[in-house]
Amino acid sequence: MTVGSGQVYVVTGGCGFLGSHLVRMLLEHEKNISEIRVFDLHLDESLRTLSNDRVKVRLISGDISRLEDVREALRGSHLVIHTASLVDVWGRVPASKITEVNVTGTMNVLQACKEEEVQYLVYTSSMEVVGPNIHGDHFYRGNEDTEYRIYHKEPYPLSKAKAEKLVLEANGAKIKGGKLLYTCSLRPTGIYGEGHELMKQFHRQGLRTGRCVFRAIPPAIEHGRVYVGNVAWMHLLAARQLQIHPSTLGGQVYFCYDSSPYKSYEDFNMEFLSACGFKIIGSRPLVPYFLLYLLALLNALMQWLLHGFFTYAPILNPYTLAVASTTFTVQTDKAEKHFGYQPLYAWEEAKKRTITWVKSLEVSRKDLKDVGEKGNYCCN
Ligand SMILES: NC(=O)C1=CN([C@@H]2O[C@H](COP(=O)(O)OP(=O)(O)OC[C@H]3O[C@@H](n4cnc5c(N)ncnc54)[C@H](O)[C@@H]3O)[C@@H](O)[C@H]2O)C=CC1
Ligand SMILES: C[C@@H](CO)CCC[C@@H](C)[C@H]1CC[C@H]2[C@@H]3[C@H](O)CC4=CC(=O)CC[C@]4(C)[C@H]3CC[C@]12C
Repeated sequence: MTVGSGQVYVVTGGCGFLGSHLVRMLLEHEKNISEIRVFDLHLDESLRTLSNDRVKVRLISGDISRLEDVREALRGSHLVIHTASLVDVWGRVPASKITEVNVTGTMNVLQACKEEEVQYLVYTSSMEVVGPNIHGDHFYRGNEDTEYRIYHKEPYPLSKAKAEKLVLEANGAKIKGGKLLYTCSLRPTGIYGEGHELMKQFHRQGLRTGRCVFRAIPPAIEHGRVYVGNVAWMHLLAARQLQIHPSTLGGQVYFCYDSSPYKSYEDFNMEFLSACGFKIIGSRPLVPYFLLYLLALLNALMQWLLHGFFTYAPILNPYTLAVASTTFTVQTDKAEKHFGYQPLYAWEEAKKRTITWVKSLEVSRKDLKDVGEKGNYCCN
């Protein structure tokens, strides 16, 4: 295999949901690279096979919270896309662990950039660094400059906000050798697409309830969603343009957006699940909000009581209920103005791809059924 003399990109968290899409996106659309280093705690060996005669995909097993691991991975590279994170709003991992990975991990990436002379860093942040806040203030078609009462209490959004602040403050810092570091931050709303773990859970849950989804959130509450392929595309463009126009992109934040429709979280999921015969029951929530809130509180209490025995972490808790029940949608063209971003995938294409993937979940479950699992599967 002959590998050219292009740039070396490091993708932290490159085996995750977004990270693996990003690696494929870079391979297909970024002509200027000769090596992609996929740095992750848990390696997905299938990515190795993506190497071709132009680009080598190198899998590096490491822990972002260990500076030495990060330094080694960054040595001799040109640019880092830092997506590695613990994504947990359910209390599956202790808050201290979330901080260690998301905040200390990001400090390590910045420190390693400085010591290993890596000039460019694109950070994957989240809409959660802004909101929704626990006061239930709606963020309706907001942009990067919209004023909003930002209030963080939960470990995940708190950690993403701290990490983003560090990343932005590091823009313009001197690195070893005297050059400057340039950083920018991308804030996806709720990402969806092939490989979305939460969608798998909703699909499994729907099978258990006879393909019925019981409406819990008022349909008027809009939740911003963005297709994983477009988030990956935006990272690629930001990485490319950060090197060409560092003074424009450096120190900036950009919401990730595309043409996915504004809908409630549940109605949006139904765009895919209905292709597998799922039905949403009720045009309004079947359970009054206060009952749902009590249930969420009960789940939180159970989690606390069972702590030490096992991890009880259901999807519904007071925080996820608050996020799902508060409108958060973005409308902006900052990324287009600053680095020419336009979605690579139109909504129809994103939907088609996601439906194909959701249907493939049915096939794999049907295989399970054929070898003895109980269930009732059909798909149109
Ligand atoms: N999933 C979503 O809806 C959204 C995600 N984001 C952000 O996008 C990024 C990617 O998220 P997803 O792909 O959904 O998550 P994911 O969990 O699929 O991917 C994260 C990756 O980071 C790796 N990782 C975790 N701890 C690590 C450690 N100590 N050292 C090295 N690698 C480690 C994991 O193994 C995983 O492969 C994250 O930064 C997340 O905060 C932002 C907005 C929405
Ligand atoms: C009340 C339930 C009835 O069906 C529905 C609960 C859905 C929630 C689990 C999700 C609603 C909104 C999601 C979050 C949102 O998309 C923003 C996020 C950004 C991130 O960076 C990480 C993931 C998440 C926090 C996402 C998590 C799941 C929801 C809370």
